[in-house]
Amino acid sequence: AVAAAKADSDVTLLARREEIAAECRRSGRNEAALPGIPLPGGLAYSADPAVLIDADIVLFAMPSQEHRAAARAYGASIGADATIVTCAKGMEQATGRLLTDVLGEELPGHRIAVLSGPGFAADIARGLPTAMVIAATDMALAKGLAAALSGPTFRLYPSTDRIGVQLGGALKNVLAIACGIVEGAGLGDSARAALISRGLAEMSRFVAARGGEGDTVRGLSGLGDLVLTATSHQSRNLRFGIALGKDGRASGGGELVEGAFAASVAGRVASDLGIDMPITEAVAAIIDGRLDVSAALERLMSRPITQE
Ligand SMILES: NC(=O)C1=CN([C@@H]2O[C@H](COP(=O)(O)OP(=O)(O)OC[C@H]3O[C@@H](n4cnc5c(N)ncnc54)[C@H](OP(=O)(O)O)[C@@H]3O)[C@@H](O)[C@H]2O)C=CC1
Ligand SMILES: O=C(CO)COP(=O)(O)O
Repeated sequence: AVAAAKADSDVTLLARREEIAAECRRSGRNEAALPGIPLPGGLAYSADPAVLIDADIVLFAMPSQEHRAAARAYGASIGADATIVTCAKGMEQATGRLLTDVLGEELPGHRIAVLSGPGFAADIARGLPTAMVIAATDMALAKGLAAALSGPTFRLYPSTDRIGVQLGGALKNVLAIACGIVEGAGLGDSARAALISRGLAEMSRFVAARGGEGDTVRGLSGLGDLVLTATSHQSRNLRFGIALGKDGRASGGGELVEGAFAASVAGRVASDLGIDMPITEAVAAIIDGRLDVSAALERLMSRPITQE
């Protein structure tokens, strides 16, 4: 919302609780979500879904597992011509479905796009330079959304690979947990580099098997976001992995850890599709308590040597 407001769009931030909308309106800040960051003057705030009726673009910026419920709750208020954009990074855990498919099922007739790539909310809201991707099946739509939402410090690259872009966002979280485990367990920077590059190979196989373009993972929404999340302590997924690597217990401290959901879904779907995803499977097994870190490491290191 901050980026779009700076792009000169007419933007309303819809909270689900009136006290949040009221705090933003009164103080120009949302201390719980973005402490110390002033929000742009042009932003409007509401907790009334009726405001959705006038929106040309509706951005879904909530956890992946909430998308279906939110689409059901807000669907009737959204205007018939609105384009829906998911900003979340994950898959639906119960079904393994992509979020664009979940939204397509719940909001039939709407055009559905995805915004993903390397960008922490706080960096974007502070106006630090950020580049991300906006993907729609129709390039003209992706370009239109990029033009509407890009601003002086927020740059969107249009793409037509909705599958590759959203799977990059979902799977990089799993790999960030893996890099956190490596950091927490003191396994070294070389191991992190190996995980990033072998993880990218896993991502590419999964994207291609789900009908996306394997090359998309080399861009902002794959490698770009993976490098960011696997190396920055701002990342909740990385911090979750570090705690797991240190004391072997899964605890997100109440924070959203999308990769914990994605690991189990991706592991399950990969096995259904017959794809080899050893790192993702190891992360899922460590989170579930089926494997400890040293056993996972031994399993990964003793795999048959194959060509890169
Ligand atoms: N934070 C970041 O830096 C980035 C996050 N993302 C992605 O964005 C998604 C959301 O993450 P983030 O905002 O950080 O998560 P948070 O947990 O910080 O915030 C979740 C927000 O979603 C709202 N919400 C939860 N459930 C519903 C629902 N059913 N209907 C309406 N609103 C709901 C919450 O409202 P309430 O306050 O009322 O509980 C809250 O405002 C994730 O998929 C994440 O991977 C992507 C890029 C960067
Ligand atoms: O996706 C993100 C940055 O691009 C945010 O990562 P975390 O959810 O790990 O904090």
